[in-house]
Amino acid sequence: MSTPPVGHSRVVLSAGSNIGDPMATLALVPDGFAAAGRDIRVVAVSDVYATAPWGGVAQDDFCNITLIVEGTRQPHEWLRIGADLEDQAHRTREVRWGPRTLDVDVITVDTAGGTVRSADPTLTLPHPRAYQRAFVLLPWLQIDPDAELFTDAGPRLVAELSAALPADERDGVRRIGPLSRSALR
Ligand SMILES: Nc1ncnc2c1ncn2[C@@H]1O[C@H](COP(=O)(O)OP(=O)(O)OP(=O)(O)O)[C@@H](O)[C@H]1O
Ligand SMILES: Nc1nc2c(c(=O)[nH]1)N=C(CO)CN2
Repeated sequence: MSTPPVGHSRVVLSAGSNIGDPMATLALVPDGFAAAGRDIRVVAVSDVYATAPWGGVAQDDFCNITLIVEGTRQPHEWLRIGADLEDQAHRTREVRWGPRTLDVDVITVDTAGGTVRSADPTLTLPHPRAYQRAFVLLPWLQIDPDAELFTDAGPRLVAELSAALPADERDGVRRIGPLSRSALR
């Protein structure tokens, strides 16, 4: 993908839900980002994937999407928009990696100056566990087959990262179909 103009950033987001009505809740995410400012454009939204729970907590399967959004925002502003959507979905924080009405993670942010890297625990970039998560990588590949993720070992193709995951993790990510509305404008 091309580099965004100065002042703009392109963000890859992952959203997941496994409580309530996950399909309806996930539909709030591209709409919520698109509505958060006139500078914001939802560039691509993956299909919805049914995904086996990652992280070792026994719970229902999740539904996940990955989306790409652009706008004139700082990284912490992307996190804030996602957190506001989690609040709207009445998200509570109980068990780590446990069930969620909605979880919005900031996977990576690109600016004209390159990929943002941050060790701040409030917003660690790129997301430190994204490379391990088929539920992030496979939907991302659907909307950007050439995607790269900056890892501790440097930039890596998402296609290669997903191929390196155990087959059962990839097999646990099954494409269901599109969200029931279009956020692309
Ligand atoms: N890249 C990031 N995306 C989203 N949240 C982040 C990120 N980096 C740090 N955080 C922080 O992590 C905190 C906990 O987030 P959350 O409850 O969604 O974690 P989790 O989904 O249980 O686990 P994980 O971080 O492994 O996805 C948030 O309050 C946020 O400040
Ligand atoms: N498949 C899948 N597993 C998860 C997810 C998620 O979105 N999808 N979110 C979690 C919350 O931290 C924990 N585990």
